[in-house]
Amino acid sequence: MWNPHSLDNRQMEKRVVVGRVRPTWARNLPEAREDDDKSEELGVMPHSDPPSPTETWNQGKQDEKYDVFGKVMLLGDSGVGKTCMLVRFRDGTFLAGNYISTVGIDFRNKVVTVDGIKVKLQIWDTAGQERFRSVTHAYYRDAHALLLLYDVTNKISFDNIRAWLGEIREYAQDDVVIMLLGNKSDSGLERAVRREEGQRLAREYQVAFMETSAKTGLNVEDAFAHVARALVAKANPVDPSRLVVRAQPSQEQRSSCPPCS
Ligand SMILES: Nc1nc2c(ncn2[C@@H]2O[C@H](COP(=O)(O)OP(=O)(O)OP(=O)(O)O)[C@@H](O)[C@H]2O)c(=O)[nH]1
Repeated sequence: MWNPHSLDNRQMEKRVVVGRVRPTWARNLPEAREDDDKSEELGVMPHSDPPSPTETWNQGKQDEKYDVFGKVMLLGDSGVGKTCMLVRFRDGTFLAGNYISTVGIDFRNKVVTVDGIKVKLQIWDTAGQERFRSVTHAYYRDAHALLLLYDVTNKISFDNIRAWLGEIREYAQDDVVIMLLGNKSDSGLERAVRREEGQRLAREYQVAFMETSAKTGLNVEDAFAHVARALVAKANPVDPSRLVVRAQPSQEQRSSCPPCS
């Protein structure tokens, strides 16, 4: 359980940032958006009533106009660009500078249409810092999809992906959709992880892979569209070949790789 009294002063400062009406990642954005669903606009730890997949999965509510619902979590080391990825996807903007580490967990909704099907993505932005790991673990269980990010300019964040996949295997559902994203692909000379290394790791774990840039927007829409498609396929498993496989590396299946960009 989240206990604000256990936070040190530095955490408390950041807690205040998150605990205001707006989440950290919305700090540079206009105050209100007409298309926001107020009841689901902000989830700050503790979120006493996270939506249950059994209540919402595959049930399009008429007033919200969607066919499939999916809870998507952004995971990865601190600073890889999870918040910026969400802001880029949700609002089409980039939060340059003023890096403030996320505290706890926030979510934001966006409905995307793939192949004529409306998919409501409830996207959870988690804190990458180690000290918040136990908080985010509690949210893995209900996630339908996980976007696992590393920073192509930060080799350590890439090396830590195996540990993240281990946590996913331990805490998430077996059939969770997983996608690996090498973010900050705009960084050019600062690059420390080659695209081929990302592809190889994704192939080993049989997960989809893309390089993205929250700064330029490269592949951001595509990554979420891929996840939405996988969720639709999961909700209507007529064609087993479209199902996304688990995070374990599989000897027999190493020859094939889901979409890599
Ligand atoms: N060049 C470049 N910088 C980026 C990109 N995405 C994020 N950044 C920068 O990286 C820093 C960290 O971004 P965040 O989105 O806050 O990282 P985070 O993963 O949410 O970090 P935590 O909240 O600590 O887990 C910020 O200074 C961003 O401006 C990108 O695609 N390209």
